[in-house]
Amino acid sequence: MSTAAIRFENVTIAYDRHPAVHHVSGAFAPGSLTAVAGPNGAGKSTLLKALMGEMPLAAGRIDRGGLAISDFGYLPQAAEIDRHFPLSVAEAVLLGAWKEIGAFGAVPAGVATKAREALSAVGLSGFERRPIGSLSAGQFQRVLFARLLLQDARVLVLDEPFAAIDARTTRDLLEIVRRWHGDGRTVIAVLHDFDQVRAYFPQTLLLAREKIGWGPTEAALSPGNLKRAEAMLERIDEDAPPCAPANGAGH
Ligand SMILES: Nc1ncnc2c1ncn2[C@@H]1O[C@H](COP(=O)(O)OP(=O)(O)OP(=O)(O)O)[C@@H](O)[C@H]1O
Repeated sequence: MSTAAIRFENVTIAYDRHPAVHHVSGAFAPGSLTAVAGPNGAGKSTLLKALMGEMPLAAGRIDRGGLAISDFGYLPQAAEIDRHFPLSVAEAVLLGAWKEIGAFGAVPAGVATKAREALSAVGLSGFERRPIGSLSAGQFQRVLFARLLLQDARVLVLDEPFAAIDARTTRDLLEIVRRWHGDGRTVIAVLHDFDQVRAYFPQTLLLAREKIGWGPTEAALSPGNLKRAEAMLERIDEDAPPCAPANGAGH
C-alpha cells in the first residue's frame, strides 16, 4: 500500500537546543511493522512528533517517501488528548474522515456507514451517542482506533497505544495493528512491553537519544543493546551545554 521508505538522515531534534534525539539515521520500509522502544526519556515521543511535523529538526532531514503528513494517522500519547471536549463517540470517530467531510460539510452516507463499521470493529457498536468524557480509558482508546480505521491512512504512527489498557483491549487493538500490517500499511508504534514487541513487531528501533539498534527485533533488542541503552541514558547530563547548531535545519 505504501510505496517508498520513510527515511531519517542524521536527524537531531532539540528542546531549547538541548538534543533529545541525536543523529538518527535509518529507514522504515514500506509496509513494515516497527516498534520504537527504549527507556523513559529516550526521545521516542519526540521522534514521532518530528515525523508528524510537530517538532522542527535541529539537523538532518526526514524523507516521508513522497507522502504528505495528512497521509499519516497519528495517535499521540493519551496524556496529550483532551477528553473534556464535548464530542459524542460518533463525532470523535468521524473526525477521522475530515478530508472527505471538510470543516462544515454534511456526512456522506458512505462515510457514516464506514464509521459504524469502524466502531463495530473495535467492539463499540451502540456507543455512538455517548459523550467521549464518559468512557473508560480502554473504551476511549478503542474510539481512537476506530477513528484511525476510518481515516484509512497509509502510515500509522502510534505513541504508547496500550499504556493503561487492560489485557483484553490490548489484544483486540493488537489484532487491528496486525490487520493494518496485513493490508501493507506501514505501522510505527512506541511500546514499553518487550514481550509484546517480540511477539508482534518484526522490526524494532531501540532508542536512547541515539539509535542503539534498528532492524529485526531479536537483533535490535539483544542483551548487549539493552545494556547500552540503559547505560546511555544514565550518562545523560540534563544540564550539559546546548548542542552547537549543526549542518543545517529542516523538516
Ligand atoms: N516540551 C519539552 N521541553 C523540554 N524538554 C522536553 C520536552 N518534552 C520532552 N523533553 C525532554 O526530551 C527528552 C525525551 O523526551 P520524550 O518524551 O521524547 O521521551 P520518551 O522516550 O518518549 O519517554 P517516555 O518513555 O517517558 O514517554 C526527555 O529528556 C524530556 O525531558
